[in-house]
Amino acid sequence: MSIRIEGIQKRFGDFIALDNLDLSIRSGELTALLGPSGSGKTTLLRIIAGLEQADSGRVHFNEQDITGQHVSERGVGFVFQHYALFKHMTVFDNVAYGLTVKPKKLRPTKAEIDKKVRELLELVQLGWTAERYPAQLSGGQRQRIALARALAVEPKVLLLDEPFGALDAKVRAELRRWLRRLHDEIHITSVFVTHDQEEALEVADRIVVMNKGRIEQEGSPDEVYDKPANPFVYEFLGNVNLFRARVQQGKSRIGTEEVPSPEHSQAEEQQGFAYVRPHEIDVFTEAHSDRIAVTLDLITLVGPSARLEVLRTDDQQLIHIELPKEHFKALNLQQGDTAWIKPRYSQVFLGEGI
Ligand SMILES: Nc1ncnc2c1ncn2[C@@H]1O[C@H](COP(=O)(O)OP(=O)(O)OP(=O)(O)O)[C@@H](O)[C@H]1O
Repeated sequence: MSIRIEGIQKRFGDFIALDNLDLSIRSGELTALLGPSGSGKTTLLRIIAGLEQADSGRVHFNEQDITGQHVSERGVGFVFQHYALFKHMTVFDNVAYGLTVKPKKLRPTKAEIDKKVRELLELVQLGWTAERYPAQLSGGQRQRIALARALAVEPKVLLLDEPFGALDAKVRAELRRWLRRLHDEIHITSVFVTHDQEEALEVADRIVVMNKGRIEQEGSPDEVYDKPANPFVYEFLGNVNLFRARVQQGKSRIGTEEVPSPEHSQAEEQQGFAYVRPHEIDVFTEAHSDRIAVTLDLITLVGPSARLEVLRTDDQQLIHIELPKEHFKALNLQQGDTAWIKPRYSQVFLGEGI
């Protein structure tokens, strides 16, 4: 089931929660709506679901206009952050619920319901919990049961609002890998709200980066991470260093180094900022005309990486660097030493940065 959002506008009083938004979601994809708190992710999800009405604009499922359709007619399944299961019902009855309340004509037989629920519990790898009550499950297990319950009625679209938001970091990481594998098995069109960039990068086929009710960029995880459309996306998706740059006819000067910036071939002596990720900086023990001198302020070894905080000797700007621990050890540098750095890759945006 493909989804197409066209010119969606939503206000709450004077506040514009969604600002003339267009978005296409392909059938069978897992799409993450990613953005800071208040960017409009949940509002958009609720409008797709039919739980909220837009002030203007249309929603299409498979190119059919369903804007006026009630939530119950849209065939969507939900999983929310706190989607409380029915406490007094067993896991089995919770998953079966949506099927047992169907109108008599559409309701499967008891044997069919039994088979379906057992299959779903196997799918979420919790067959052994069928006779338990929700209180006897962990938070992560409860969310997997909530997902099985959402899938029981065979929705055409699955909507997940921060489904793992209330869980601790380790369980969260396990569940998102599990969700990815599950999606690879069932290929249901899914839209997933998160403010966690790592979660979006790891789980989604496509990421929609939202800010202030608008879409800043939409693309595959690689596209939004490696080719951010603007400074907002750059900063939101991972750590970044900013270097002042002078941009002139397709070339940017960062310190004494000159890098090609073909996207700014028209620029005439303009101020810009080069955005450089911590792992895109090389460290040297010798000076060179195109290297920037720094002092090593802090060295932290984390698993296979060395994380450095260095201060530029000219203006004391703090720069974060990450490199493989073995490379760093080979340099034989200590805290307080002087070193020289050079960005390996940068993306230059004109203006004052953000
Ligand atoms: N029913 C409502 N009445 C008034 N304002 C609302 C209502 N629902 C949402 N808003 C406002 O609209 C904005 C967008 O909210 P929304 O929940 O869509 O953001 P979000 O990106 O999902 O944020 P979060 O990650 O914090 O949930 C917020 O500023 C919120 O306060």
